[in-house]
Amino acid sequence: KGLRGKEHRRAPRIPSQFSQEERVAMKETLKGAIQIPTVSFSPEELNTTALAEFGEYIHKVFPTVFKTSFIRHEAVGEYSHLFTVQGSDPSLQPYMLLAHIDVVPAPDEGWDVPPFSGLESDGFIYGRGTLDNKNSLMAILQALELLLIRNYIPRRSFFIALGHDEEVSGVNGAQKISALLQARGIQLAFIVDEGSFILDGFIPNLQKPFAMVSVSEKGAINLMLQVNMTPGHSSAPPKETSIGILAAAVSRLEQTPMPNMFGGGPLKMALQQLANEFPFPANIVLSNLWLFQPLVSRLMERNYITNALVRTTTALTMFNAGVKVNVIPPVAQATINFRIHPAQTVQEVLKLAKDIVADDRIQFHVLNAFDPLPVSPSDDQALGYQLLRQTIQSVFPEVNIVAPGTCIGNTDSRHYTNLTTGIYRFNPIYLQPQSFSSIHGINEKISVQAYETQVKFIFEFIQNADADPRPVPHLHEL
Ligand SMILES: CCCCCCCC/C=C\CCCCCCCC(=O)N[C@@H](CC(N)=O)C(=O)O
Ligand SMILES: [Zn+2]
Ligand SMILES: [Zn+2]
Repeated sequence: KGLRGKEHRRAPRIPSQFSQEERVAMKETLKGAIQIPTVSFSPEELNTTALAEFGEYIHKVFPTVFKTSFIRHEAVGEYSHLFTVQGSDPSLQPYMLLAHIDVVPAPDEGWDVPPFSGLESDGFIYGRGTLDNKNSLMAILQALELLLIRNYIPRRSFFIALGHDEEVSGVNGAQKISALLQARGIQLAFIVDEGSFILDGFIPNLQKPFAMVSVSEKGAINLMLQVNMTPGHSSAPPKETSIGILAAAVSRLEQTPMPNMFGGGPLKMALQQLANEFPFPANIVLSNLWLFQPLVSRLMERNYITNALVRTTTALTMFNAGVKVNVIPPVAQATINFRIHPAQTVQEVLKLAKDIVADDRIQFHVLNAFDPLPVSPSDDQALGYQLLRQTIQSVFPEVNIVAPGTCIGNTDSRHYTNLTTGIYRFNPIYLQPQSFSSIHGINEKISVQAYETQVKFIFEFIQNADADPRPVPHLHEL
């Protein structure tokens, strides 16, 4: 099973061992990246000063990457970066590694240390971007820098694309890089981006962590609902106001969840793969989903994270109305963020939402929307998936299961479906529910050891992508 082929490599393998000096330097370099507040507030409001500074910073801390003759660097959309690493064997199809420079805002409140301090405490580096996603960005460039210093010459060409506006759509970064590569006629073997982790403690009764490689991601709709009513004096209010009508409508949406779509796709596959990791009777239940599917789908709804995997979610995120305390407001607006389950489409969700609202006075404005992303292959012949599996196996030998999944958030990789059918979202990091809450939340942090392991992972991954295909045994066969 696995990728079959001749077992011979062209270049000697470079061990993924780093000196004490290199290890200190790599964590200090990450801290420096965290200290640059590359915050995206909205598509129109980015911290461009910080983004420009970040460009200068990576030049300074990764000098070998920038001076190597077979690496071309281009700035795209002003602040995004595209690196083309020309491999020595043009017969091998290139791949691409993605990460993003921007971060979501982080007000100081609630943090143990200021969010842009990059302070180290108890073996952890704190700060916005330590998990999302400067860790990946810095680890990719750091691993490449270290390989180049060791005179490594890649066989397979690859690209590194670093978007600057991922948190607010990716239209000026990832989308432009994608168009540029398409204009150059590039087709990629696969892409690796953020979006999933080695999950630890997300499923009750599952003691051991497992690696989830997301092979798809949910779609999304930002829907604005609006009610217009005649304004007037608040001393003689009408029976219903724009605020009352809209509040009732959004409450109906919140109280009426979209249907549970458990039953197909990556999640069912993952649970079946995980079945034997559970104690009795969960192992029997998960091995016999043909019988227990209704029970499992109900259990998945109990927790807000697993609930997000089985249905289109409805999140009320903005509500605006009113201009003065004694004026009946003419307009009320609310925005709802739907994340669409892979088994549904934008049109289906809009129809369901209209039926739930069931009020002609409410106008629907779709601000932006896209369908769920196609499911990338995860079979024995899927190069990107198998390379990830092989590298997980060698860097995290204690992890028994690598399973395909669906990313509940969105990533820059969604802009690259024109270049490849193999899009994999995976961060080589252990994630617990508490660290999941810190992403876009407070006290986001990464352990120094986890960051070093991420560098090691990419250092090995690049070399694995250059090795001749070789059989990859299934982990449970070991
Ligand atoms: C049986 C399996 C249990 C699985 C539990 C799932 C735990 C979830 C783990 C990881 C999900 C982390 C998602 C991170 C990627 C999100 C990236 C992001 O923040 N994107 C933004 C901006 C955008 N590009 O649209 C977003 O709003 O989604
Ligand atoms: Zn991210
Ligand atoms: Zn994010």
